[in-house]
Amino acid sequence: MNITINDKDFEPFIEHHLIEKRTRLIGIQINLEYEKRVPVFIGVLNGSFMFMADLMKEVNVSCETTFVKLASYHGGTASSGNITEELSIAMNIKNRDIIIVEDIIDTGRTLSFLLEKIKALEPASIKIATLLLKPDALTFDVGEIDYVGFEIANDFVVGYGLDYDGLGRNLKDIYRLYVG
Ligand SMILES: O=P(O)(O)OC[C@H]1O[C@H](OP(=O)(O)OP(=O)(O)O)[C@H](O)[C@@H]1O
Ligand SMILES: Nc1nc2[nH]cnc2c(=O)[nH]1
Repeated sequence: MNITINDKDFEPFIEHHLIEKRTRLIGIQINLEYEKRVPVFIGVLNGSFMFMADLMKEVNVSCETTFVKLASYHGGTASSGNITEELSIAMNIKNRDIIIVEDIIDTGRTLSFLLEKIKALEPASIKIATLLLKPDALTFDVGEIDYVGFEIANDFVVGYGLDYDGLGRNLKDIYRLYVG
């Protein structure tokens, strides 16, 4: 069933059970690859909070978690172009194995900004986990994206952490903009 958020309609796109299934598989992959390490998961607020929470429940290697808050999209469905760091990484990550957790990689602007910041802190390694990836929208160089939930077309999506005008983050499923 379609939903309305403020002035826009959205149609069902990715159901929660499919998100769960993909998240479980990414967790299994991480468990295998980090068996003998203690990675630090860095969730990118706000959007990643749901994926981060569900992914962490699938990870059974010893690990730490922290968050960073960046913002590039304000009040709408288009990028403002500017990135601000509203909350910086509150731990020493030198020589640590980092896994960045994103809800979505669209143009890659946010991630390329964050990668520069994190590299400067001299971690041992950096990998990237994102629930959604828009390959056709990617214009910034972000290197390899190691764990991808779903590759999607260049449509605006909401739900499961992702917002439209601050709303819709609490939706269990993911919806996409309905164009009629
Ligand atoms: O690849 P990009 O084009 O940079 O887009 C992806 C970013 O946009 C969203 O964050 P946003 O800045 O909207 O903040 P939010 O997580 O608080 O919603 C999303 O959570 C990613 O971090
Ligand atoms: N909510 C939302 N935020 C985004 N940030 C970058 N792309 C998107 C998108 O499709 N939806």
